[in-house]
Amino acid sequence: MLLKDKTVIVTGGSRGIGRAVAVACAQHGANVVVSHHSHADETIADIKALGRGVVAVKGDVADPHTAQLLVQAAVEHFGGVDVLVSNAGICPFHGFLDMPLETFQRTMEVNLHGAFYVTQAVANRMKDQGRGGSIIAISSISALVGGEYQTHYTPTKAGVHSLMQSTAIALGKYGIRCNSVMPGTILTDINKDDLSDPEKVAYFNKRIPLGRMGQPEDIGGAVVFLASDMAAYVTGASLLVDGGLFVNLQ
Ligand SMILES: NC(=O)C1=CN([C@@H]2O[C@H](COP(=O)(O)OP(=O)(O)OC[C@H]3O[C@@H](n4cnc5c(N)ncnc54)[C@H](O)[C@@H]3O)[C@@H](O)[C@H]2O)C=CC1
Ligand SMILES: C[C@H](O)[C@@H]1OC(=O)[C@H](O)[C@@H]1O
Repeated sequence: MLLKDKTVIVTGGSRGIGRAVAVACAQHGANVVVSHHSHADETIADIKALGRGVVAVKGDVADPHTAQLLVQAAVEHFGGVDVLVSNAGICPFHGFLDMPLETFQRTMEVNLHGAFYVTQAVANRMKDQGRGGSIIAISSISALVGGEYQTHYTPTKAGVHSLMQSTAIALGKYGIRCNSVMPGTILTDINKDDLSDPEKVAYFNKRIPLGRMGQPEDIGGAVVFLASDMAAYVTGASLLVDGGLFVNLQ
């Protein structure tokens, strides 16, 4: 049990990577607070089945108040917070030259501004608690490379990675570690439409040395490691979890 009796906040925990990360933390003994945009019934059931505590908070991470609600729920139900996984994010694929302003702005507000708000709120609580903590941003391989239809998205993934680098410096004095996880292409709702193209699926499967695209569960272990005391001297770092996709030029 790497996270016994720790309290973990996971934003965007209703499905996909966030749900898998929340369950992985619970499997390692944590109680979990998940934010969701509509419902988190499956995640709640998964974690209750493990005998751990779970609370779901509805809210838009682009609204700074949501971060306060998440901290408040962690304090009220579990006495505080030990780990934050800033996971919530969107990727509405769109061309660059005709990108609607609202598409650009919303992607920035959810993915980058939302990560900032929740990181700041949780870090302040961790500082007041005086027992350190671990903050993990779900960045992406897309922090390191581009995408023709992701000109609004990839800067947000690079941004959350950079946010972890700077907060690692700002928060080290309080024993708070900040790191990013960089998933490759993981099969979730975020890319369900995009990956309905057989040619794109064939491209990824050929380019990925491990021969398959990722599953949400493939991300849980990396997050649990960075959340746990096994990573006690790891801060300002990033961990690619991509099946070898990034390094495979030829
Ligand atoms: N699926 C992939 O291939 C990759 C995903 N990522 C990142 O992983 C994170 C999770 O994405 P997936 O699980 O793949 O997508 P998903 O679409 O399955 O899940 C996204 C989650 O975020 C929540 N969410 C969306 N907008 C929100 C908002 N405004 N406020 C609160 N919650 C909100 C959704 O309700 C959902 O729970 C994102 O940050 C994404 O950028 C990074 C690399 C690869
Ligand atoms: C949405 C994309 O398919 C997914 O998200 C990312 O961050 C990478 O670009 C993945 O391909």
